[in-house]
Amino acid sequence: MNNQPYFIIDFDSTFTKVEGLDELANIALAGNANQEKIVGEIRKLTEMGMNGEISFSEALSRRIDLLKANRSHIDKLIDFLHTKVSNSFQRNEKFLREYADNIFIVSGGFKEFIVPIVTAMGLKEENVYANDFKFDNEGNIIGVNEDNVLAHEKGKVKLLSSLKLDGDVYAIGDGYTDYELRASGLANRFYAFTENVEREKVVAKADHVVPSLDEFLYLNKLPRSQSYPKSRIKVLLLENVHPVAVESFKFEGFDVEFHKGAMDEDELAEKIKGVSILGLRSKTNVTKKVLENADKLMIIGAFCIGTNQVDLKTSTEKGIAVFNAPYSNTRSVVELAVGEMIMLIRNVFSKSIGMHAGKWDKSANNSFEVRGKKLGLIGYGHIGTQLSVIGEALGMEVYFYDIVDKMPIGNAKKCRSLDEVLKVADVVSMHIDGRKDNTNIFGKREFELMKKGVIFLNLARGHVVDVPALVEAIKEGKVAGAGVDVFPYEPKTNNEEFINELRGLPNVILTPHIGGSTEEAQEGIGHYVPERLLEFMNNGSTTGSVNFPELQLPLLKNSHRLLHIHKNVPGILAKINNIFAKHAININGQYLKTNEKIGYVIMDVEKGYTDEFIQEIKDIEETIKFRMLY
Ligand SMILES: NC(=O)C1=CN([C@@H]2O[C@H](COP(=O)(O)OP(=O)(O)OC[C@H]3O[C@@H](n4cnc5c(N)ncnc54)[C@H](O)[C@@H]3O)[C@@H](O)[C@H]2O)C=CC1
Ligand SMILES: O=C(O)CCC(=O)C(=O)O
Repeated sequence: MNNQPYFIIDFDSTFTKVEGLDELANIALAGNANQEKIVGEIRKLTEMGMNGEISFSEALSRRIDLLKANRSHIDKLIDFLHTKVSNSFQRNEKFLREYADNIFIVSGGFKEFIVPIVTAMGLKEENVYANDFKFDNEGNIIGVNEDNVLAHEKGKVKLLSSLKLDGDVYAIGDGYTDYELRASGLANRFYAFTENVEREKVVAKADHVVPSLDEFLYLNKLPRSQSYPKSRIKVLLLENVHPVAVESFKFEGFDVEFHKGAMDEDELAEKIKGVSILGLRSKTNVTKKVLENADKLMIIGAFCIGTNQVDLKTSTEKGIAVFNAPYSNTRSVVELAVGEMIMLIRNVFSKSIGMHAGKWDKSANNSFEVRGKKLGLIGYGHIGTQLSVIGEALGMEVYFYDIVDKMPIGNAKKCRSLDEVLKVADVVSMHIDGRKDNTNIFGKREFELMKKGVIFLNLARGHVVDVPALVEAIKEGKVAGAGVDVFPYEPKTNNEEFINELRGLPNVILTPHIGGSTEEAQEGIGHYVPERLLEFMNNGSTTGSVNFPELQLPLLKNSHRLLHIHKNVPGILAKINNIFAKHAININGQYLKTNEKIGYVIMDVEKGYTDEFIQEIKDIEETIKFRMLY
């Protein structure tokens, strides 16, 4: 390719995520009692060679001696390596194919497994420079072809020198031997590739550190799959969201920071600077103060149902889209409520505590079945309705109250007021959302209205119940048993003590806000939320957003997509269209949706627009946020 630089790309841990020889050892030694030990030694030698701590040739020959592999193992390795091509190389296969003439794989690895992998991605076999194995008659690997310059000290430098490339040469790799190409003067620049491994010694020598191939292509203005490299976009994930979520963001190449615990306001207000995507669960409050510092924030993903922990008003005003997972953990909450209801009405929990203290109390006193009892549901949404169905299946009579007129499921009876439910129910279960208006809606008066000996469950939100009033009702015997999963104040991490007046009361099941914490629910949420966030990032779609107008957009094809978020006042679309007309820009597609606060307009256009045009769109007074995708 004329006037384009040459790209010298390393294979192991750069083109692929793994070191080929290490993996070959793993395959060859499968079932060997010393597998772990030998593979460990091989990995150590690989690392020492990569860091320049021992010579490359020494590292290579010592590893081959340990290997004990044959041709059939290489075939298995090839199958495995096809699945281990680095994510950003997979994303940019088009670039690899288009620039194949200028791309050389120069590796201390082995052609036998490198050629099938890189040619499958469009590279040329004749541009692969790597070692070759020596085999015996049975196909066992017995050594390295010593005639190959790459089997020796400074092999890559000697090889590159022999290629006599005329023009700029950029070396990309994760190892010290890749840097040596630059040190020798044969390469103009060395890019330390850190998507898979980051070696301090190598990074220190680099002209640029590239966390992905996208970053390399962006720096060099080359065609790429990501208009703006995702490695430059920071994702902050809090509260131990499921590993599949972390993986989804990493797979796309984002710069991901993960924390097990929640953060308090001051900590988050600092940490949020520079973050574009924030993921959290129920314990991190995204307050106005946090949002004021959120200079780059585009999306908040609540990996749960409730979004009361997020200041939605300010988020919307700042053009930050908020998403949640409205369904994935509902069944888990329902199952916990059912279990608790049975344990409490039967007095099992207290009996179990007694047994642990050596007390044998075989009696039926104050132990009841749920069958035939009246289940009162406050809030008849996703959770309330599921519990209604299961309650009926257990033989309970279901009564519910919801502020919205809801259709009863099965034989459930709709009540016209909260009081109506409270007066009849043997079990009262709260499933309302945590909006501000619901603060302390359950207090002294509500407990007084209930039947004596009622079972009370709160798996909704801590602040909806006045805890001292509940404590009093339990002590007075009005409430015979309670299951509480949520509290007005909840510890931020597992290391913080739980302090609450409900501690120590009889027949009270306390759980640490785990209604939605099952493997199934968390994995479901871990898939669901990143999918919504990535749809918004990559395509602009807002399906499932709790504060943005919902737009499901077609995939972007052969166009550039401009996304404009503005205050919802009359005349903005006209202003935008006037700018298009002034610059004579053809619109391939335009989508607009508004809510009471903001308007969200998307325009797909041809590539031929000027910076001036973009600036004019951004300069529209009511613009809140502007973004481009291509
Ligand atoms: N403990 C845990 O781990 C979990 C707790 N939750 C909590 O459960 C809540 C309910 O979840 P879903 O059923 O999925 O939500 P949902 O939004 O489907 O249902 C909530 C229902 O409550 C009703 N409602 C709100 N305020 C009310 C009031 N004052 N009186 C009567 N009805 C009222 C709403 O109209 C709605 O129908 C969530 O908002 C969340 O706070 C959800 C999942 C897990
Ligand atoms: O899993 C969590 O941290 C919170 C669950 C919850 O309360 C919700 O989904 O609203």
